Amino acid sequence: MSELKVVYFDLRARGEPIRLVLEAAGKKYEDVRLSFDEWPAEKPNTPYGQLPYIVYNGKKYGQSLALANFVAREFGLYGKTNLDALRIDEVSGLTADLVDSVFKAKFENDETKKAELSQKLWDEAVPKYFGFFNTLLSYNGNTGFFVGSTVSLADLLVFNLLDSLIAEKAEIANTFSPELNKLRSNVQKHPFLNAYLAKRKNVPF
Ligand SMILES: N[C@@H](CCC(=O)N[C@@H](CS)C(=O)NCC(=O)O)C(=O)O
Repeated sequence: MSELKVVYFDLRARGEPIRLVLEAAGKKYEDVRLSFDEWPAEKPNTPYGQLPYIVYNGKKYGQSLALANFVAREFGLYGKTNLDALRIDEVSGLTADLVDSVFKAKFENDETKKAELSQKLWDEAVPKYFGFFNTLLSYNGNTGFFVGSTVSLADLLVFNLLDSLIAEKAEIANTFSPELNKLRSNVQKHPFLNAYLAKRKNVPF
């Protein structure tokens, strides 16, 4: 039997898409969450000095997007065709860009720069990327799935991104389009994800 361990901080952020894929696929895994106190001692044991990493059949692998892609491919959440995979990769790239802007604004120490980054994030980047997501969802018949008619990695990445945005600014949920709300509800009503989300620990981001 294969051994699968996901190691990350006790956060959603870059680790949660991997967990969401595994939960959606109904795969058993060990959800290891390191505290910030444990981190300095654990850092040298990671493949690239950062989290998340996974241990799969005794070997360690890193880089969050590569890991999410791998588990999605391995367990059937990467669409059915090469074009589905391309669409998923597009969404993945877009999501990564926006996540990057969220964290840059969140962790900026200079107050003036932080205010500038936050304003650009909420007034420009978020509406622009929501527009991209809405367009892509319309290409798949406004089903609330980016590809096909079941949850894929793309839906889970955007679901997690929307959670991160809500954590920073709850009112942003009022600007979600019907298509984005449909995506959220598709994820929330998936039987395995529904059970996971109901018991998931509430962490800050
Ligand atoms: N490109 C990497 C970035 C990983 C990353 O920035 N990890 C952060 C947590 S989200 C981390 O390990 N920070 C602690 C450190 O760098 O010491 C990935 O996507 O996995």
